[in-house]
Amino acid sequence: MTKQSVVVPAPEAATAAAMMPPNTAAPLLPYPPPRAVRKRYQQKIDHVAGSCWVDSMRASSPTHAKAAAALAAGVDDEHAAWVVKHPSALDKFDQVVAASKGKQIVVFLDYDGTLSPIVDDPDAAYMSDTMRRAVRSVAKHFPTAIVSGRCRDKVFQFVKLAELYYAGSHGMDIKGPAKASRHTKAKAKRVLFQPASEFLPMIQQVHESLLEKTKCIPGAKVENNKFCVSVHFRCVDEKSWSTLANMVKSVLKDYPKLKLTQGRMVFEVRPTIKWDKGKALEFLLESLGFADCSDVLPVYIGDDRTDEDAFKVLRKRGQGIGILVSKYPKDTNAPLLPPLAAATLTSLARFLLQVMEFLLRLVEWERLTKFRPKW
Ligand SMILES: O=P(O)(O)OC[C@H]1O[C@H](O[C@H]2O[C@H](CO)[C@@H](O)[C@H](O)[C@H]2O)[C@H](O)[C@@H](O)[C@@H]1O
Repeated sequence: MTKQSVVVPAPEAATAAAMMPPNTAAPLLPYPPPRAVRKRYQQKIDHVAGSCWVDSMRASSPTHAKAAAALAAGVDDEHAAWVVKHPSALDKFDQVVAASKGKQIVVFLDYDGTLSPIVDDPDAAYMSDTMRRAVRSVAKHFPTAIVSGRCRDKVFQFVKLAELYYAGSHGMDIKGPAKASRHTKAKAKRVLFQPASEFLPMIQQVHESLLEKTKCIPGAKVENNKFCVSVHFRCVDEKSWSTLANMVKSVLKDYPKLKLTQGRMVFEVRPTIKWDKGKALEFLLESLGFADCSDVLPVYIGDDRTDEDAFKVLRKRGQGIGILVSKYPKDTNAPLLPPLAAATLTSLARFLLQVMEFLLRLVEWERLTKFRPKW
């Protein structure tokens, strides 16, 4: 299973291994080592740690090695087995609606890679008008929330729908709908929850340090997400990845209360508090009055490692449907009916269409059942 907490491999482990001669349990050098040796140690540590990070950075690139090979080879055995284990939510739509019988569906949507295409420039990840219409229709029928790593204001600028709940900064900045809808209780408008507010000055400092430190790396982009910071390496030459990783780590050395995780070709600097998209999901369900209810069916659609935290919560509650948007086989905690995968490897654009189709089918089904004569 993918574990959010171990997104980035601990470089220390690899470093320690690299410092050991083969088949020996003890280091060869005296401790503490002489200065010159210490310097060489450090270079080696940086090199090994860097290469560890580079492996992890590579793994976050969908166009990289294995994925590219799989694409070239077409549907391989591994992919076929994965599709059997994780059938398409569209193919299983009847089961989705059967599971919702007598329950209130609540829809949770990740933004990047789920509602918008993955593009090089994070500021240009626009969602299409058709997707916006689909989300608007969904929100007319079901309470709906966007749960994103981005800062709340920015994701709102992209989505532009005032009737939704928004949980930005990986769930650390939650706000109820600005515009009332049929599902909005009066108190929803007052919902504002920021469990990491004390970290704001620290995040601001780190953002500035990261901007300064990484400005010499062409293509690196530092994004201020209010309660967290993203350092993008999608447009950085692979040769500079380990340098960039070491720069980020060196800035974070002075901030033990911040942690580093990794998303899709991006480092995420976040407060160490126990709060993530899963906690945000629980908080939102509670705000909607579904704290310990059995008559609710949360449906969460997401594509990233951070969405696994929400999938885990659904799994733990034994309630809800997690839909992983992914064109490559990967481990997931998405419960019940993962993922929106087709039987063939397709482009991301096709996955966005599938997300849209799924949302529209939910709306259509709700309309039909509402007006269906009860005989
Ligand atoms: O939780 P999400 O809504 O999926 O946000 C996660 C990160 O998404 C954005 O970065 C990703 O999308 C970019 C635009 O397509 C892409 O260039 C980048 O490589 C992806 O990692 C966003 O910019 C980050 O701040 C979010 O943390």
